[in-house]
Amino acid sequence: MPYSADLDIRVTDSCLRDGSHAKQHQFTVEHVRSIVAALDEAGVPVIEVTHGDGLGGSSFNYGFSHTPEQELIKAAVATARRAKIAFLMLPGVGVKDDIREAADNGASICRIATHCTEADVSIQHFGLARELGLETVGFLMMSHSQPPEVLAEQARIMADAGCQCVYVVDSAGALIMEQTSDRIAALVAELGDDAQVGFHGHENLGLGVANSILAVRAGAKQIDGSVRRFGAGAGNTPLEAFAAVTDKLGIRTGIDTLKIIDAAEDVVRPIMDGECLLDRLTLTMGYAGVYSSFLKHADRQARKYGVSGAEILMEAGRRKLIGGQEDQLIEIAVALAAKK
Ligand SMILES: CC[C@H](O)CC(=O)C(=O)O
Ligand SMILES: [Mn+2]
Repeated sequence: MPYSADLDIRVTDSCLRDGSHAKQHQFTVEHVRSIVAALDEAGVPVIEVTHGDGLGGSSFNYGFSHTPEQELIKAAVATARRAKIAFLMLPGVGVKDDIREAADNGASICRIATHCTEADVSIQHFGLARELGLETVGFLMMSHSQPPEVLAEQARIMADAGCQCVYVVDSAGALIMEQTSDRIAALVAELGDDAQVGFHGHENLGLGVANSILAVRAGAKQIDGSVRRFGAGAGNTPLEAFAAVTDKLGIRTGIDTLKIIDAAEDVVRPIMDGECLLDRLTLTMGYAGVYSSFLKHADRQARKYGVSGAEILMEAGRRKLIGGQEDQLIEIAVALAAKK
């Protein structure tokens, strides 16, 4: 469902959700108001706002939020003049009542994320979201870890459950060029007119913009990014760069490139604790295929046990850890410390 018939693709900015990982979930109502106002003014059609790990993510395991996410969603809805407000939920981290509350608070797009082989856990949540009149998006997380045909089967499960756009989610920033377009093409072929296909990139190998363009060329109609790359790991596809590149390629997004460049520098950067960098740890995540949201957890354990963060991540990649297994990073760090 692109924003309007004049546009080729619809863009969602995730900095107030994926950036929550980088901000260690410390967003305030003021941060939300200023970022939403700036993105809305720049013509970003969808803005995602939630704890980094989705509804219900504020917890000992994932990190407690500064401000309850439903308050942040309310502030976003009250601020946006044109943009729709989306939220993310992972079945089991959040529950159905969280979806109801977000809908009552005015959010209009429900994005449900599962590991890319576990789409069946989302069925009842898509059903509820559609009953509530929400637009629906499905996230197949860690999509680098499965071949196109497996992802297509999982996408079919989501679409049959009521999902209107299934995303290939490169949670580890590990997909390289044709690995992205092959996956998108497989979903497009499987879903046909039943649902759109989207792409959510991370910058851990520096390929967010390139992969997103290849995704569009393979038929993706929805693309995620985050202004100033404000997201987990090395961050998401930088939306201001994506806007500039799409402009030059004649792909219509409805975003005003100069305004979003200003928003990145003047509004979003001052709210970030630091830039989302392509450095030793984040590059290792892309190289080893590790979930971007593990960055802060791995770094914390490396410091605590005096071991190498990169070695923790390489072992996490070998074990093929998925979201929810953050506690294994502690075990890996303890084992590395014992070896020293
Ligand atoms: C914990 C949810 C996760 O951050 C979703 C996402 O953005 C991804 O998998 O990349
Ligand atoms: Mn992400």
